[in-house]
Amino acid sequence: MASNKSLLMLPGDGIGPEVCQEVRKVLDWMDKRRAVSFDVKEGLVGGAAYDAHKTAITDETMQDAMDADAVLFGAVGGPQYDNLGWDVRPEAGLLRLRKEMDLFANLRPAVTFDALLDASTLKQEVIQGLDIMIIRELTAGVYFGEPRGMQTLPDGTERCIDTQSYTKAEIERVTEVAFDLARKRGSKVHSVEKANVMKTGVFWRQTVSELHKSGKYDDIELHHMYADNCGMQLVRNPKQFDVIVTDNLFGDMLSDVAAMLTGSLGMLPSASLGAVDEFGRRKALYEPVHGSAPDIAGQGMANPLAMLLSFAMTLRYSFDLQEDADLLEQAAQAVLSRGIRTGDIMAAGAEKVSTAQMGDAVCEELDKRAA
Ligand SMILES: NC(=O)c1ccc[n+]([C@@H]2O[C@H](COP(=O)([O-])OP(=O)(O)OC[C@H]3O[C@@H](n4cnc5c(N)ncnc54)[C@H](O)[C@@H]3O)[C@@H](O)[C@H]2O)c1
Ligand SMILES: CC(C)[C@H](C(=O)O)[C@@H](O)C(=O)O
Ligand SMILES: [Mg+2]
Repeated sequence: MASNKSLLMLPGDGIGPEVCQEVRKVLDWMDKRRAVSFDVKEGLVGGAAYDAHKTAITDETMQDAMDADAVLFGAVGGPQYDNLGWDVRPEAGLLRLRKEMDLFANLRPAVTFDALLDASTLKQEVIQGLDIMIIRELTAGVYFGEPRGMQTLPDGTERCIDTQSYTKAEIERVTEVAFDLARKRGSKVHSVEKANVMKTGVFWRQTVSELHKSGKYDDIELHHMYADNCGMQLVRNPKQFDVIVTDNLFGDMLSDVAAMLTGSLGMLPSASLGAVDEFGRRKALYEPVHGSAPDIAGQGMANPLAMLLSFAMTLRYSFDLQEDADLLEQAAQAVLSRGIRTGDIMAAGAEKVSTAQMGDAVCEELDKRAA
């Protein structure tokens, strides 16, 4: 059936293709049971693209990503690619997608499901009912700042530079996303930087404060916090947070910390969003927070829930299919409540399943809900 909803699926490397396979099952289910169909195109990215084309993403695939309503991304990378040239290593494909699609707002929700309270390394009372949203700036900062790279000083000393760089507009636009999103949640934002040691931190804090005082966000409670303290507070008392907005590098690290509040990195989805255009559309890429997990790849051990929950975010943010997104999230929760677990979230008395069995169990729960 023809559809005006286009998806580009980029499974990538390692466990990327394994977890994307489980999304295909949900796509089939939606087509059959909900009469919602997508035009799905597939492409290569990361090491898979390098093996075929000697580049981490081809210009054609890049164009497909620009044209799609949403991109579903698995994961990239692996030890066999670690010594490749900088511009062709797998991670370069992901960074190119983020930069050229201008996906500046990366939403990384960390929600602790009751069924997984025993999977976290933290005490139950610390994490029960946790629902926080980390918004990571994704297209600037030290990931993209110039100059960067090796230099040789006049006395022959070698040094290497990365540059942290932010314009005011780059800080403002991601902060606006954070304030707007907070308004639909708990109306509280923690802005995180290191204004005590970094000039960009001072600028970040000042810009966020100015925007907050502009009169548009009087209903939002704003707090400033240093990034090192934030890492500690996330483990000490994560429920003090509602929305955290932070730069590219701090957001990368803090979201991996937040993953363990939910039980596993295999549980954390994400949405990377661009600006809303004149037609109300925005470019978007959805991916689990985890990587290609070379240590478990090819063994059917990966937890596909981060990928499936990323697909739920796709339904919610790119296609306004709120009911379907709810169904998928509820199905994932129900499977966990039945004690079905992949190895990363295994607990005593639970049933250990493979990646494919977890995907099947989610589809079974979807069936029950749609009946
Ligand atoms: N978005 C991405 O594509 C992305 C993100 C992070 C890392 N990477 C790349 O992935 C490769 C491996 O990096 P890493 O080991 O630091 O991080 P990783 O996220 O791949 O793995 C970290 C640990 O978490 C486990 N894990 C991750 N996802 C899981 C899942 N779904 N189910 C069960 N266990 C899971 C892994 O087995 C591993 O022990 C590197 O090449 C890195 O650059 C890619
Ligand atoms: C693979 C890598 C480029 C990426 C990042 O550092 O942004 C990853 O760690 C992530 O969290 O998405
Ligand atoms: Mg990361």
